[in-house]
Amino acid sequence: MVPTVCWHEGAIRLLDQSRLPEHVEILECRDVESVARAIRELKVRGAPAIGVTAAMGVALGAQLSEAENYFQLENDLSGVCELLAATRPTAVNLFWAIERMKRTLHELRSQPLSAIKTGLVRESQSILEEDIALCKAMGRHGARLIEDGQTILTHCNAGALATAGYGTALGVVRAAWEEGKRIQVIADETRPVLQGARLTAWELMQDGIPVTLITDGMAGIMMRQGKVQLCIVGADRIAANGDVANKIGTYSVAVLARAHGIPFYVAAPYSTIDLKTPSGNDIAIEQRNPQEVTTMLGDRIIAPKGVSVYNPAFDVTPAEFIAGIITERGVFRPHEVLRHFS
Ligand SMILES: CSC[C@H]1O[C@H](OP(=O)(O)O)[C@H](O)[C@@H]1O
Repeated sequence: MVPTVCWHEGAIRLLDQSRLPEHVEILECRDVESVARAIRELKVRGAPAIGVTAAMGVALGAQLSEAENYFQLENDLSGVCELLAATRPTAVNLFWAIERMKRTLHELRSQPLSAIKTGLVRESQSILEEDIALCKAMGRHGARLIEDGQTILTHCNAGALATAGYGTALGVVRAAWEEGKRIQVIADETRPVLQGARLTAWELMQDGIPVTLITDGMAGIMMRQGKVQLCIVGADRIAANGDVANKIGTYSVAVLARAHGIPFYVAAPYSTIDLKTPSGNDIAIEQRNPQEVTTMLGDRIIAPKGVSVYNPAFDVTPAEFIAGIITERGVFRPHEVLRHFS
């Protein structure tokens, strides 16, 4: 599979997810403004993938800096970090990655500028490689929850496209599949940006994993008809009390799962756990352009005037609706997160 994001000869290469599944196109970013725009416009999306991309954005900013000393470079990168941090507010991985790059810059402060620049590229690559390893560890732990022959419902895309590779929720699916379990996936299309229809279905088909696409409104009847044995989704930010922010519609899936006695799991690495945010009530929810709702593939689908539109990109699922959080360290009850990740 084409990498979600990679560093290539002094530039950042992104698989342009806004063009999938019809077009597999690589977007090459040679300046930080184009990196920020790619994140804002969901050409790269998914909490861990955003974090890796932002880390590479900081490294790119350093490469392009004409600073003549550390303090000038630090000042240049302060502006770069602000630009990247302003792209999307909800996925904590973005801010986690930026802070990690700032720490690396500080740790290298006594080195020559060339060594600092090289060190920042290396750290961004380490974040990418670590993310893949985290996803595979999550996969191993989560696969134990899945029995042969089961069907898993997922929402949005928490796959290789949302990470540096392998995926969080879809990483668990992949691991179960690789263990020989004959599983199937039901993918919610995930209005309005259709990450499920455009990305999850495409990703799973690449791996030959059986996938059935449904509209978001069909999740309930699939559960009522006994066609779903468990739900696994990703996360953009997990608060200290175990509340989870994830793609809009996730809360509805969690409530439906509870109503039908179906276990609802969240898969996420430590970089998505935000112990500084006490609860889901404290998570900033990104409000996106209403045109995502009022148009479909560029064509307007509602009356031209007078209709109000609400387009939050995420919602919060309270910890009480979550059977377990699948992490690289194991599967924990949501309220245990604080103890295991302090
Ligand atoms: C592996 S976390 C992916 C997470 O991010 C998605 O949101 P977006 O596509 O807007 O970046 C969605 O919430 C996924 O669960």
